[in-house]
Amino acid sequence: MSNHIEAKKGDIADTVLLPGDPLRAKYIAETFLENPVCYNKVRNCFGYTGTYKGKRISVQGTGMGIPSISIYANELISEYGVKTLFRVGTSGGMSPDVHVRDVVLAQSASTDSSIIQNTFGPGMYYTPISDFGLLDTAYHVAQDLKIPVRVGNILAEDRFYNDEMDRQKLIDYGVIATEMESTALFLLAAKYHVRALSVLTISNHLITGESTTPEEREKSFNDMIKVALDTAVKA
Ligand SMILES: O=P(O)(O)O[C@H]1O[C@H](CO)[C@@H](O)[C@H]1O
Ligand SMILES: O=c1cc[nH]c(=O)[nH]1
Repeated sequence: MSNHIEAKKGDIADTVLLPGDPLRAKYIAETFLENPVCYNKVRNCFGYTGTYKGKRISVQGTGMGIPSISIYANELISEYGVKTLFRVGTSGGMSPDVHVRDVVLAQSASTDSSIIQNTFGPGMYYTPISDFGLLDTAYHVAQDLKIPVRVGNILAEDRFYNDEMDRQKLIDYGVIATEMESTALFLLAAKYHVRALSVLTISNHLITGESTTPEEREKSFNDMIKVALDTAVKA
């Protein structure tokens, strides 16, 4: 048991999918995993372990934002020995080239969060990046599944509602989409020498106003889940 996860050692697989929404964790486990067993209900942040194509895989809700995912990533890696972490999250489109339901593989995660300066001190703008092996495998898995994907720099921002950000400048510099966790996931993966990738689905578009419903965000973004699971099996 850790501070926020009531699982026993060994209950959690060494590969974990991490949706922000705990109900998406339940949906993934019940829809895609064989023999899923719930190992965590603390704070209703559900965690399950089962098998997918014969591989033992867990899925753990992380809650929203960098502080929350940092708690789960730290405990999963340090206390449960997790080695490979896939965030499977929703994301707001920024580039005009992405649209609702598109799948994005995050190559890197820019941020306005203080987590970088809190880690490295003032003046150091460290760039958290995903694991190249996972990224490469996921890209080819998606091609095999005929699921179009965009690969690029995303933003992990501290605020969902943020009028002050100069989004156009970020778009001009190639940022594709925004969410709220990947910077911390990639930073912690680097710190602990484990592998991480974020596989995202565009749930809404910040420029065009396209959107989806909360139920669609919980239960219908299957392409990113298949890409993450098949990558987990191969990587
Ligand atoms: O759908 P999830 O995985 O929660 O991810 C996105 O959705 C939440 C905001 O609605 C934030 O957590 C953001 O990163
Ligand atoms: O953080 C997020 C996630 C989905 N959509 C957004 O606009 N922002």
